Amino acid sequence: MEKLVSPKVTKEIVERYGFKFSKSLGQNFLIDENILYKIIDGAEISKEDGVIEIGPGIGTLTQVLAERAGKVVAVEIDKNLLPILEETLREADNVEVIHQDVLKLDLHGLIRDKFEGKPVKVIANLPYYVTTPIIMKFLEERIPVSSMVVMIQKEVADRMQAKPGTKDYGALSVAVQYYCEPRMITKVPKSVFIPQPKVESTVIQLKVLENPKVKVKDERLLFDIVRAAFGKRRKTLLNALSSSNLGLDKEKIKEILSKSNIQEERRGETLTIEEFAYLADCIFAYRGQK
Ligand SMILES: C[S@@+](CC[C@H](N)C(=O)[O-])C[C@H]1O[C@@H](n2cnc3c(N)ncnc32)[C@H](O)[C@@H]1O
Repeated sequence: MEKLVSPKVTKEIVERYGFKFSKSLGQNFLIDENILYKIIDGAEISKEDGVIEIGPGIGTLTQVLAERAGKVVAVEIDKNLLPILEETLREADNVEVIHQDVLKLDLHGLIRDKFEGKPVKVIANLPYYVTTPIIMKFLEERIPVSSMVVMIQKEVADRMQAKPGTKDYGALSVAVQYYCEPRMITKVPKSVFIPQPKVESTVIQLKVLENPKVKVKDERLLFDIVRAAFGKRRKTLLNALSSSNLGLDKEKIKEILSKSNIQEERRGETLTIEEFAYLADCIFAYRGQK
């Protein structure tokens, strides 16, 4: 089978099948071989690995993943792409296409049934309208994958990697860095897609940590605090936390911040994950005493 990753071959297939790109499904197909190999090489896959690909499109990445990985399960929501995938992946007998919305899939069950204990990695040129929900589903549901190499909107990648005290640092940075170590693989211009998206992209690797970066007594409380701290970015931590729904008045927050060695006039965007975790455990301990 001819390599799909070129403007000529992609256009030929799309036209032959009368396929219409759906904006609402985030369909921007990759047509640049250089970027394709940056994604594949960045994912460091071997024949020992299983791969979950989200949104194979016409099978551009899938074709090459099939050559490198032991097994590939590709999850595609658009039924109009199924006949195309049947043709383009005809020779790849280690690929299974599942017609589903990845957000509705039982991923624990899928890994158990399809990969027989193989290490599993996620690789995708993600549909931008659901990038964060898809990534957070894998992380929050603790889906046993060792890494995710994903092409996403540049701004979202910047936020995922941002460090405290920078403008991009926010609740998403804390959530992603709680579960993973992010690494930028490459920047991607708009010109490598058909049709061209409105935004620039980045390929990022999220190496999933064996244990979350910090240990906390109550994970939900940690993220309630993070959301409260960033929900009111302009406010000091004291004001942001005492006007949130944590159920603690200003005096109590003052006392807890002082105990945590965090100055009350700091803003949420300056706190490290370790500081958020310490604060969460102080609030947890206080609630326990009540
Ligand atoms: C950016 S395109 C990438 C296509 C192909 N992998 C490529 O690189 O050319 C995103 C793909 O994800 C599919 N998709 C969109 N939402 C999805 C969802 N919720 N579950 C599974 N696939 C989805 C789209 O139909 C499309 O094929």
